[in-house]
Amino acid sequence: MIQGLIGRGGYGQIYYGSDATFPEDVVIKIEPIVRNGRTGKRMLLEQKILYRLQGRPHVPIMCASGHTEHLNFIVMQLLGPNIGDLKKRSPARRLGPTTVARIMIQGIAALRDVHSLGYIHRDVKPANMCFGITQNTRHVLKLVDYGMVRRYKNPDGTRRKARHRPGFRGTLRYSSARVHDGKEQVPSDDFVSMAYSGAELLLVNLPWKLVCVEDIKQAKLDFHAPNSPFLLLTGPYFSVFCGAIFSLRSDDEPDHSSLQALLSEMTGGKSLREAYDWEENYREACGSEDY
Ligand SMILES: Nc1ncnc2c1ncn2[C@@H]1O[C@H](COP(=O)(O)OP(=O)(O)OP(=O)(O)O)[C@@H](O)[C@H]1O
Repeated sequence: MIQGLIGRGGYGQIYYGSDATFPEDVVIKIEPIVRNGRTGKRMLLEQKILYRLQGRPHVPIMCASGHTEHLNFIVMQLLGPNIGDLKKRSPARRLGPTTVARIMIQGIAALRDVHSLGYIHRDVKPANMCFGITQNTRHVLKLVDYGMVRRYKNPDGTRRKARHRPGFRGTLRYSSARVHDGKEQVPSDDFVSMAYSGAELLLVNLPWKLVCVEDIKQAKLDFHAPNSPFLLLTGPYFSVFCGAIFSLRSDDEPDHSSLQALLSEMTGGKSLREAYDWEENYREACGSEDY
């Protein structure tokens, strides 16, 4: 039963409601089969990938998927507001370092869920990360929106051959410099988008927020420099974490655990299951300057 609209994405709509066969509230994501005279393939891809990823802790549970005469649809568990919205609700317009560290640690685990199956996400950003809403899931980060995923490995585990001119996929603000250069995306590009997402949560805005499109790539490269003032503002632990990500090469298979370990001090000893900033009136985001 559909109860209301959550939002309209670029490709379709998301409603919330209930499903007689699933114990939690659900969302129904729909996409017209034919849009502007073209057959939409995004949701078919998302259905397929979500099906394959079921059972992974950082992937939303999908209860049903299919199509009607005019629509493709996915029914999945209802999650909380996305991290971008939780940041906007903060009076300081940012999140505190122990919260960001724990979001990143879980975000890297979510990337491991996707990468270990041979896929890359290609649209990692705060708006595509949500916590659950039940007692068991409210401190578990879920990565959403699998409509831009691509297989980067062959079934035998070798890398797929890079295409000469792949079309742009993703969200420019969070795309790596390689993606600006029109290169085929690889796992390290998902990590760069994750690092930019974390920096935005800490800094209020990314340094290239108001920069014209032609200059964004250079602003990103400036941010990568070890002595970049913006990078240093993210604090000693996060800047080391970013440094490790920015030095990844395109043929690297990044080690998710060692990247997570770089953030363990930044959690301030808080476990992943302890309260996050929005559960404590954004006390940390508003109070602390140094991390
Ligand atoms: N399972 C869910 N529960 C609650 N909210 C969700 C869920 N899935 C997605 N959302 C919300 O809906 C928004 C859009 O979702 P999603 O990115 O999957 O749709 P989309 O049509 O691909 O959007 P876009 O084109 O903007 O990327 C997310 O930012 C998130 O806030």
